[in-house]
Amino acid sequence: MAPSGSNPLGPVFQTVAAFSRRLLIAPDTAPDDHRLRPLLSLSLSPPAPLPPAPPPPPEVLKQMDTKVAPLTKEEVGRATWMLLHTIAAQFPDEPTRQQKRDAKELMALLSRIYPCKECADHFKEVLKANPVQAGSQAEFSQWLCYVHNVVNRSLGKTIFPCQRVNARWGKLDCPDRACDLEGSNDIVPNR
Ligand SMILES: Cc1cc2nc3c(=O)[nH]c(=O)nc-3n(C[C@H](O)[C@H](O)[C@H](O)COP(=O)(O)OP(=O)(O)OC[C@H]3O[C@@H](n4cnc5c(N)ncnc54)[C@H](O)[C@@H]3O)c2cc1C
Repeated sequence: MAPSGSNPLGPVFQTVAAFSRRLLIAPDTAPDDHRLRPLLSLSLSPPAPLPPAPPPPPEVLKQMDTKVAPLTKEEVGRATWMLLHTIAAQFPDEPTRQQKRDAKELMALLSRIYPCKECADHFKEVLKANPVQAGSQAEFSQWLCYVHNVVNRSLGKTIFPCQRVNARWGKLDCPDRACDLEGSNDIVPNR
């Protein structure tokens, strides 16, 4: 217990003052005091360089080796068909008017900005001869299969059997149908 009349925090202050002195930070020390310079230079010097990073593991190196760009016409085509057939597989059984419009708009946009002019021009002709049918999931995926076959035929590729389109491009593997579009497969009045 501190004697009465003296500051009860006195011992604490004394300990802090002693500690400060040991660190050469006396209360009356000017900022440019020579005793502080080693400490200041310590805090202002640039950080030590990091040690070199270890080499990436072989599986990452293999991925880095694979070509990512520029893509070929074939690669873009495969990726685009994959997206389109997946959109069709996930298309609602009972699409809203907006969803039907979106499907048509998507195809029209593709025929204008597809990143291969010759393909886009050809697809425009394909769409003119085969207007988008998107009244239901089944109708849209069958229509897409048909127009994909039109493109296949023009390129001398094998014709895909459209009765197998659901087996090839099924709905996404999402637990609890979490990937379904909002209100997608409920019977809802057209908006
Ligand atoms: C809109 C569009 C227009 C194109 N136009 C041209 C063009 O004018 N000239 C050109 O050189 N390339 C064009 N391409 C690219 C071309 O269609 C192919 O994508 C590319 O040649 C690669 O072919 P692929 O043999 O790997 O299979 P892709 O035709 O890309 O098909 C990918 C996969 O889809 C499946 N599949 C094939 N046919 C069907 C079908 N009918 N229904 C459902 N699934 C099917 C198969 O499993 C196949 O492996 C176009 C692509 C798109 C998206």
